[in-house]
Amino acid sequence: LDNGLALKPTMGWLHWERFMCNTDCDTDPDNCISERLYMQMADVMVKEGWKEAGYEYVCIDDCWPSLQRDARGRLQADPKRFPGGIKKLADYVHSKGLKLGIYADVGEKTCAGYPGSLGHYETDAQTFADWDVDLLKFDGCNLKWTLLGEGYINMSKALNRTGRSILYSCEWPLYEWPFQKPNYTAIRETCNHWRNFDDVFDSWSSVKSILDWTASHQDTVVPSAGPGGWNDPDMLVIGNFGLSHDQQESQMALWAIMAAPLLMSNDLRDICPRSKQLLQNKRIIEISQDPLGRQGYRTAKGNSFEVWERPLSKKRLAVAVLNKQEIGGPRGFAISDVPGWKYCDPQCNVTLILPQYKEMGVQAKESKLILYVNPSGTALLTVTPISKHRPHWKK
Ligand SMILES: OC[C@@H]1[C@H](O)[C@H](O)[C@@H](O)CN1C(=S)Nc1ccc(F)cc1
Repeated sequence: LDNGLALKPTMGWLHWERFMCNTDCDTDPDNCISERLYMQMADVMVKEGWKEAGYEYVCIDDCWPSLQRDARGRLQADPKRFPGGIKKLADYVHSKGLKLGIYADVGEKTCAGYPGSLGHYETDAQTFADWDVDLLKFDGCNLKWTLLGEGYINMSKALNRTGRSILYSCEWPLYEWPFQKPNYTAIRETCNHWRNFDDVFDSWSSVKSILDWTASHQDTVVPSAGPGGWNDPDMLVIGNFGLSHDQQESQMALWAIMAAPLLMSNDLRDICPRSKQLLQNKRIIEISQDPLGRQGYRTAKGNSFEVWERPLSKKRLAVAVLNKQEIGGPRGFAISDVPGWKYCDPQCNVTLILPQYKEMGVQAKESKLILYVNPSGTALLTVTPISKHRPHWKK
């Protein structure tokens, strides 16, 4: 969507996978969907280096509204859980130098049964703009699939007409795929990023299913990605309970290769240091935010290895080698078997980023360098061809 936003994949925090629809603030005040949760996350994001690392949007998902619209037909936050209201919460988040995201649905009701926006697109867009909201996640539940395109496009226009810059995160293709192949040109024109596939869960099998779907549809979805519009493989679940550290490294590496929005869903108030270090790894974030804005894709699969590659600015290449075997120990993968290694002619500079940072120096085309990858882990590296021609600026 050409609204000047999401020129790089969006970075931030989104409540759903970790906090879901927990509205019981009486018995679970620290984890229920309430203004306190986002204020505390905003505080931590500033205090613990998340904002500095690039994580900017604090996002509310489903279950925030009251079950009734107000007398003027506007959505309103649940008064018990959001006593200050959304505008005040936005002001607080802005006072921390962060941005606030909110959630609505194209149909009659949201997926969790709260008021949907069907018949209220203009009103809801204007309400969010009046509250100084900076991002809208627009879900696709409870609407006849034939009305999805019209709904997503009408909300896009309504947001634009408010005159406020509001990043527009869609789920249009996700809800259309079961019926027909989506039109990615229309989707890119309408949204700043779009969910294509099932919700992520806190498990390696869920992350694998998202990677498998993306690889098997890469010819369709990869070309549509670029500054202003990205494929959204759903939230980062790093820092929760279901992924081993190797699997957390795999999700971080592959989301960077896929130029995916980096929207964490975890408890930043209580996260293990290794996960925090991984999520704030500057070299991985640099790959994710690369200005060339090209999405990477799977270039090889075999012997229970997968190779994913992403072209980067300044003729560099990011490479991820994923070990799909879930038995045995670390396995070696010859760097010369990376399809993109053919550009290392006559040589390349190689920087290993995961599982640890190590400058591998200049490697010749015939390099015998072996990358060791743990089961369900990933080796992530950047490769910079050193061409034989003298750079034009040197005598
Ligand atoms: O209710 C909101 C929740 C999150 O926003 C997800 O990111 C959205 O993809 C939708 N969503 C959920 S749980 N959707 C959903 C997932 C499974 C299902 F059987 C019915 C609805």
